[in-house]
Amino acid sequence: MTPLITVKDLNVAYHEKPALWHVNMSIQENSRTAIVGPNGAGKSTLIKSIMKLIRPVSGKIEIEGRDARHALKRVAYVPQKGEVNWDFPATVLDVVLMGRYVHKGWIKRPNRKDESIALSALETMKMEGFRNRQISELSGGQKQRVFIARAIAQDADIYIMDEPLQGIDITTEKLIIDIMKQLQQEGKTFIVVHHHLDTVEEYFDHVVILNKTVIAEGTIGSVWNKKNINRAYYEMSGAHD
Ligand SMILES: Nc1ncnc2c1ncn2[C@@H]1O[C@H](COP(=O)(O)OP(=O)(O)OP(=O)(O)O)[C@@H](O)[C@H]1O
Repeated sequence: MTPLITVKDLNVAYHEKPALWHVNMSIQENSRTAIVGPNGAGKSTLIKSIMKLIRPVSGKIEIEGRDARHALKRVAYVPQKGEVNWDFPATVLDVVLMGRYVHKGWIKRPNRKDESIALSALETMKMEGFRNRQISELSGGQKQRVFIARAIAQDADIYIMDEPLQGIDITTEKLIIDIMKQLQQEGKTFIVVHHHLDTVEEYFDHVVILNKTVIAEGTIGSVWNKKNINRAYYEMSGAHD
């Protein structure tokens, strides 16, 4: 099967300190792929590189065989909660409508159709009752739901999410997983940075185990085992110092 996303010999450094080296991996279309690895393993760096938010030292990232830059409209990105400035004045609906701008450009105002798509995304995330609330007034889990609603409103094919389950309650966690499985059935692909090793098997069908470089990648059945987990989390500890 031809992969949807291919990462070829990616090397990334911050201030000349390597963060990722010789990363070669692929993401299968229509998969739910977890990116796992210890703190500092480069998981966020990897997905930011796919999103072209970071310029690598070398390497290539392709979506369907072409430079990823050409396909970024098809990708919805949900950043880590801590990386978002939540103090900006915007209602919940305004934030979800931002997902529509990739289809319109920044100049055109959203129309009724965009609004109805945004409201339906809020309904999916069970947040329609908060549409007129200021985003800054929401709890962490509610903000996360709104950001996922924004991604749904974008109607992307590929969802890249950085620790979406971090610091949220079990109800929101189950909701996000249910939506992910539902959207997968509609043909979408998910790439999710995930920290809880005990739920990898239940939530995902593919995994990339990372510690500065790829330790293992593939289906859960083929690579999610003690040997690979130990290599990434214990044998390679200190690799990121
Ligand atoms: N903007 C930056 N400037 C300098 N160094 C950075 C920057 N962002 C990340 N790093 C370093 O790069 C390495 C990889 O960081 P990254 O955030 O990608 O790891 P991660 O696997 O997502 O970690 P965590 O699980 O803790 O979120 C770390 O050593 C980190 O300190």
